[in-house]
Amino acid sequence: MIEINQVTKEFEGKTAIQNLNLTIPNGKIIGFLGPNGAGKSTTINMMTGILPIDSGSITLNGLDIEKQPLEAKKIFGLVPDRSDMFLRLKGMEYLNFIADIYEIPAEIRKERIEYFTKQFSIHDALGNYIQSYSHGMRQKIMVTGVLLHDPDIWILDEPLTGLDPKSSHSLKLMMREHADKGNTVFFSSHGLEVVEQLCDEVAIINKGKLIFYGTVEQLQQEYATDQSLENVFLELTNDE
Ligand SMILES: Nc1ncnc2c1ncn2[C@@H]1O[C@H](COP(=O)(O)OP(=O)(O)OP(=O)(O)O)[C@@H](O)[C@H]1O
Repeated sequence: MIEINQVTKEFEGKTAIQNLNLTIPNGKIIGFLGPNGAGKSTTINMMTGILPIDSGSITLNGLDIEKQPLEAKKIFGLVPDRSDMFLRLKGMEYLNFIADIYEIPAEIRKERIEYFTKQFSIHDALGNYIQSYSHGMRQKIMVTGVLLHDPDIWILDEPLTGLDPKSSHSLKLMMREHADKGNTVFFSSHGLEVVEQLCDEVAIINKGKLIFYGTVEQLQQEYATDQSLENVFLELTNDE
């Protein structure tokens, strides 16, 4: 479970996140939606300790990300929105590096690396430099690295962008399985169809404020419409 309590963030005097309160429960896939610049990445960066919080607090399974950063960082995996890191490492070197950080025993790491990289069809490329990978392959090796230590909480910033249909399908199945085991899966997306198809609940943010949290059905009921999520979203975030 992730609890965001009264969180505010400013950049150079401009409010990016305003009094955000959101509880992300266990056992569900939660989609995080909002137009460009709404504050999704800023929220995710504060949740994961990348950005300091100006006021308020965020806890992950009860651990405060600012007061207990080391303990909190052990229990989540973050797939960032950029996948161009560690380019000078070979795929296998990168995965071993991550496995070393999380002290994953040899047998388990071998099994997990094989499982994920075969699911994502990148097993044969592990001996090559990440620099030589396509965008989708980089995204897949990042996801593999993040899931390697089997974190309870998955936080994914636009995880499906650039994945081919088979890999996207595999990742969606993994997300569902992880949530069904009682864990937390939180992901940001611009893909409304994916959100509609995959998420149990959605949180919508606009200009740094939470404007909706609930199921897609509740959203449609609240706005008295049988319209697609796309139309409701456009209506909700229309600033005119
Ligand atoms: N490091 C920073 N310095 C100054 N302003 C920033 C910084 N990071 C984010 N912002 C501002 O905060 C607001 C929220 O940005 P954020 O990147 O969180 O949006 P987002 O919802 O993730 O957008 P997108 O969908 O385009 O990725 C924007 O107005 C952005 O310009």
